[in-house]
Amino acid sequence: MAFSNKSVETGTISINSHTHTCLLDIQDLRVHFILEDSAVRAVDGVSLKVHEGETLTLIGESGSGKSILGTSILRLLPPNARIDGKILFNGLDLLNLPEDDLRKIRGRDIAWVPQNPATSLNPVLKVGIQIAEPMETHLNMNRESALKKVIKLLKFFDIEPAEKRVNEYPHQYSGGMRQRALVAMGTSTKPKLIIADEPTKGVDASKKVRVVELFRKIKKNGKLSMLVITHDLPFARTLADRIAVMYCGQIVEICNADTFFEEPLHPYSKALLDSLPSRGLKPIKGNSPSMVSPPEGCRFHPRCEYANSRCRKEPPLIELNGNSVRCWLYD
Ligand SMILES: Nc1ncnc2c1ncn2[C@@H]1O[C@H](COP(=O)(O)OP(=O)(O)OP(=O)(O)O)[C@@H](O)[C@H]1O
Ligand code: NI
Repeated sequence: MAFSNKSVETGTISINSHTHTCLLDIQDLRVHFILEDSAVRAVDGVSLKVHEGETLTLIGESGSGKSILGTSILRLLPPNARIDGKILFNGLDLLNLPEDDLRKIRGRDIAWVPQNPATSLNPVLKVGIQIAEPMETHLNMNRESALKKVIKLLKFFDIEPAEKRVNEYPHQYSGGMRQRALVAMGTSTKPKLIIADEPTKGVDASKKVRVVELFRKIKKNGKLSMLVITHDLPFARTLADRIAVMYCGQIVEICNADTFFEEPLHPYSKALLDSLPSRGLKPIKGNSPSMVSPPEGCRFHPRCEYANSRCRKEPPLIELNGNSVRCWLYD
């Protein structure tokens, strides 16, 4: 395997030959959970940009900090979380915004599609009314016109017969329908950014195609940006413009999706791809690292077959810009 320097690009990026500006700019984000005599460093120095019209997919094994990174953007974190760094959305400093202003952004400009559709809908309210609510709150629509729009959305998301489904309760929906209803709710106000956590989780293989189609459909429908958290690498591949790989609270590689699946750079990315059934189902050696006292140097070094003495001592704090990798082997 040859390791070479990758070119570095900055500022704007190019998608479909248009240049897009940065919509979400996360700078040196840290989310630590303070326990009695220790701290869980769930997110530990993440910098990440999402550009207008771009879909960025966040991948990495369980517990690496993906969901915590996602929830920190809208400040939906558990109360024992301590958060540091900067999150700029369209230039607005989200972490310092008064709660009232943030509430306006939640649901209107940034939609959060949570991981668990079973617990995210209110069981005693009709689904139609729940989908209508953000439009009434954020777009000043009255109930009647919001519900008309809901029926259109249900049709778009293939929740049929829409005229009947609009008056049903969550338990009358299948799991897949509930998932799509949440996405419908998230997209109803035409947000600029959607953050979705594991949208294919618990969806069986035969229905997964529909979730994939759904997201591709939303993506085609405007200059919406998406940050999609997933374990599902084939899903990431069909959807993403760029891939960010998270390991032990940090981003270790950011790369254009096509390039990533052809030629992953970080040894962890390679291991992750080699663990796919289509590539031999080779499990990643060793155990997930502790987030209370992560390994010194490169956090992946105890599991890395290429690690040298520098990797064991010095953390590779190489700045990630464009296609790049945080690994001493490329220094
Ligand atoms: N309230 C909390 N208090 C302490 N630690 C927490 C809390 N919530 C999450 N963590 C820890 O933060 C780390 C990151 O969790 P996170 O849910 O972001 O992982 P993830 O990458 O989304 O994993 P998965 O793919 O399984 O969803 C984990 O080690 C988790 O145990
Ligand atoms: Ni998660």
